[in-house]
Amino acid sequence: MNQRLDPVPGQVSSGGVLEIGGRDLAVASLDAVARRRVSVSLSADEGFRDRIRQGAARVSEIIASGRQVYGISTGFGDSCTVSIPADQLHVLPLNLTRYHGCGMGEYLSDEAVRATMLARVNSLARGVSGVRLELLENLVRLLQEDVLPMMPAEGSVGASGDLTPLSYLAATLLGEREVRHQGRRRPAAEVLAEIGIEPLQLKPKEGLALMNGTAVMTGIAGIVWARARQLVHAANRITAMASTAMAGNADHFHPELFAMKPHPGQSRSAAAIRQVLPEHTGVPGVRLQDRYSIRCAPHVIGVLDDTLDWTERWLDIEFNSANDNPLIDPVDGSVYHGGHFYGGHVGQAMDSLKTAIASLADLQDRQMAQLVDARFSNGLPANLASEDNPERDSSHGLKALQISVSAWTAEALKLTMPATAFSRSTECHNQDKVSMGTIAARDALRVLELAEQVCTALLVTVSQALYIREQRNELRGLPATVEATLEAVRQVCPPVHQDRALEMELRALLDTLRDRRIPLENEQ
Ligand SMILES: N[C@@H](Cc1ccc(O)cc1)C(=O)O
Repeated sequence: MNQRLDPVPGQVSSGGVLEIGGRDLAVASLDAVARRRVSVSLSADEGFRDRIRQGAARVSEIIASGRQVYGISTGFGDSCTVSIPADQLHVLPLNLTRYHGCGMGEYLSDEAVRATMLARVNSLARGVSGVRLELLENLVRLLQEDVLPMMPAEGSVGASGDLTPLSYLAATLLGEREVRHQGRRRPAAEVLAEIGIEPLQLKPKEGLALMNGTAVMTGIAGIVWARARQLVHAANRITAMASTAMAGNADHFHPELFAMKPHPGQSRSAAAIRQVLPEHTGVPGVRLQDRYSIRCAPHVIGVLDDTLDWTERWLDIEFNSANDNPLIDPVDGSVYHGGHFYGGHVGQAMDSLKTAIASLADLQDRQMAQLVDARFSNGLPANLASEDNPERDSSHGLKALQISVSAWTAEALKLTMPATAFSRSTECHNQDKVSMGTIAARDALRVLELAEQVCTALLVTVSQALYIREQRNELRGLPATVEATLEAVRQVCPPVHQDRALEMELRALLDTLRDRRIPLENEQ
């Protein structure tokens, strides 16, 4: 495992195991677990385990005392006024999981489900949700064995927790509904039996604890966050390569200039671009000031970079929080009734991040528009069609790729409508204000996927533009870091001499980008 590429600072053992329980985990670990770059274990620390045991014991005490506690001895949501008779307490959590089994739409991806599972275990491991240690152990086993609930993506308002999708996680622990395991969709009961996990019978509070939180949106948010970080590096490198190919003005990225308007991410972007611009390429520049998509690139990329900074802090808190209700102090038994299932911070973070990611795609779309248009590219051929091609007049180079980029960009921009603005009153007006954070997170993931496609196309485009300069012997002084980027891109998608169908190469390059196998970061 490459620590630099999967930054989970100090949290992963040398064997690549992330320990859950007793301490905060980094947001980046959601993506690392989602991609199976690390495996997970539950802390063996006795202090941690005792705290969990004590929490579960508090729930038993509450029941024995006959005290009214929401969701333990009452109905759910607006039905909190209904007192549940003692002989029905044990069916209450089971019913909760079952009546929420009404999700629809596509199923969440394996990656999103793994991240969701990690987010839920980590929250329950705070020790204030009153679940048994066995429940945590079984959840961790499911992650270890990669037994993934078939979890429909739609049906959460993101404020009574991700109740409906998380009911599918609960159902798996019970041996109900279906899972994906080793690429096959199968009954949960069958897979549990195969790997030797005894189905749980939920105790009071455990159904609510599993479902009444923000794990789905937080898991997806962690994936979006980590992959968007990679897009920042790619955008900086692509901007430098585009500027080099069009003989842009390096002064636009001068450190003194950025000291005069020091948004941190913007300055980082300018520095990353300038660091890899050649002293002079041999092509004379023609404009004192480049067009905005080059000159203002740090001002666009920097917004994403800075948004990633504050959203990391918010997601960190959410991921390591007890997002559940009610919460039970395992030490003194106090019960706190509140609304920590509310995903407002994740929703706002995702709505903001998706806007910044789509804006980055738009920047790259404009950069491509310059590179393929002979009127704007300082001497590059139309469509970047290769010049050492005898059938040159009949070839159209990257023309269609640009059209695709325009389509992907439009689709990404279209999805930037803020989901959090669509709160509606539901559940008999008990949930009369909700976050829609899960929709925001799903939108953000889709925007990210489209932006990754745009970014992949731009890598091909700048590689082609620089190739044409190389062929003309117009390129000197490319730094080794840029050469390394070019080499990685060209291994998967070599320069285009004659028109060819690029789809498979683009798909392979997209995977390479997502797997962080393209060197994009400057030497520190
Ligand atoms: N999130 C609600 C609980 C709830 C659970 C299930 C429901 O169907 C509705 C509401 C609360 O804690 O108040």
